[in-house]
Amino acid sequence: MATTDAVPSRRRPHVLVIPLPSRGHLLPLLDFAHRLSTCHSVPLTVAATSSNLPLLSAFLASTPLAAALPLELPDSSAPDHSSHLPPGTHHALLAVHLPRLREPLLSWARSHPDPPTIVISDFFLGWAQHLADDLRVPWIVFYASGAFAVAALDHLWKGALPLDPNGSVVLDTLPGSPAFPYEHVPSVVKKYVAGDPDWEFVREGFRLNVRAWGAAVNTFDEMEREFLECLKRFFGHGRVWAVGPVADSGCRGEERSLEAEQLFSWLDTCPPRSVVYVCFGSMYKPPPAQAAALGAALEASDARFVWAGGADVAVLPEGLEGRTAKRGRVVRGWAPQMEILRNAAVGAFLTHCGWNSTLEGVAAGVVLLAWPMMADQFIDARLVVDLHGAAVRAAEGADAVPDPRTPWTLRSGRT
Ligand SMILES: O=c1ccn([C@@H]2O[C@H](COP(=O)(O)OP(=O)(O)O[C@H]3O[C@H](CO)[C@@H](O)[C@H](O)[C@H]3O)[C@@H](O)[C@H]2O)c(=O)[nH]1
Repeated sequence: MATTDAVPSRRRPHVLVIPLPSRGHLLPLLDFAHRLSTCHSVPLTVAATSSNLPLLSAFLASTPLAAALPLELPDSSAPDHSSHLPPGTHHALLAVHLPRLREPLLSWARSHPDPPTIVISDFFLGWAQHLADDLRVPWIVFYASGAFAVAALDHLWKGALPLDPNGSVVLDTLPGSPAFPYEHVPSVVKKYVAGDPDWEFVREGFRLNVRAWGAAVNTFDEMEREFLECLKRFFGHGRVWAVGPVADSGCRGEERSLEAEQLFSWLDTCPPRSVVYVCFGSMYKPPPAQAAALGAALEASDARFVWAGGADVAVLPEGLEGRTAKRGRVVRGWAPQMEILRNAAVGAFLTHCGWNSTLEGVAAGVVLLAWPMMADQFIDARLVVDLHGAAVRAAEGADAVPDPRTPWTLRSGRT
């Protein structure tokens, strides 16, 4: 039975959640699962390999009806977290190894007294359709990216690939027929290699997504109404739900470390809206020249700032903290981003426009200073800068090294 034909069953509800083990994908899916479980009293089970179990602890502690299902990949050398991927590898390729969890998942489901009645998976895991078919239950694909980006990806995967690196693309099946230079096309499409088994698997996964019974998109109508309608047209059914922003669900357990306590004490001394928060998401590591330019720009400005290194603190410029101690703070490691954004002292957010950060910044009501780097980020920036006027462009491109003397206004020469 194809998943699109499966209908929700009358058995006791039980949701099987399958995340992509990359924070920008895993966190919003857990936020969504937490809401489902706490608002609708739905029991759920989250599949996770052992190296990802620690990422579930706050979620499990705050979600009474949730359980983790620990699994192991048969090949222990296969990467099962984005930090295990060789440098430069697109995190979509994490998905390549995860279908090996299908058999263990089936065995678990078949021996469970209340087997899953629905499967919800990340949108890089199109193979979940085969699992849902085996279990004869519906499959809902969860999109951690916005509807504009999802529609763009659908358009691009359906078209002729690879794209011409010297050309541009016109997304003429989307509202307004937006055009993007090649450099701004999502990297998952640009990195695709025709005939390469791993990349064909990724492309096939996106094709399977279209056949899911339902689609839950981390967005909201006022932000992306026309693109949500476009997705309904693309998918051929109306089961496309705007379920966001999901990030304030309260299951991330952003416990305050001593460092965080000191940060918030300092923020409390700052005038309202006077601080710029800088963070480029969970994965992007600014190369040294870029980090140095940004550090110099922050030093040269009069702005108060908080710079969170996210995944990699090593890139932050040497000595910056000491030289800007009166008006700047550097966060080593993982920052409590949502709490920082919601602090009254924060007025602007220099962001790479990862979709979670974009939504979190919009929800907090701060001005977004957009510096898209890769992936769907140029599309997200187009949405918030040009379609909503909720952001200004600060810089563009992972290879941009703006002149620190004229911060926030430069673009890379490649656009
Ligand atoms: O120190 C940090 C750094 C990040 N975050 C959180 O981590 C998430 C980061 O997500 P996002 O802003 O989307 O950035 P990425 O981690 O880069 O996300 C990847 O996945 C997203 C969803 O598909 C895409 O939109 C991005 O382009 C892609 O890079 C957000 O919820 C942040 O609040 C923290 O809490 N503390």
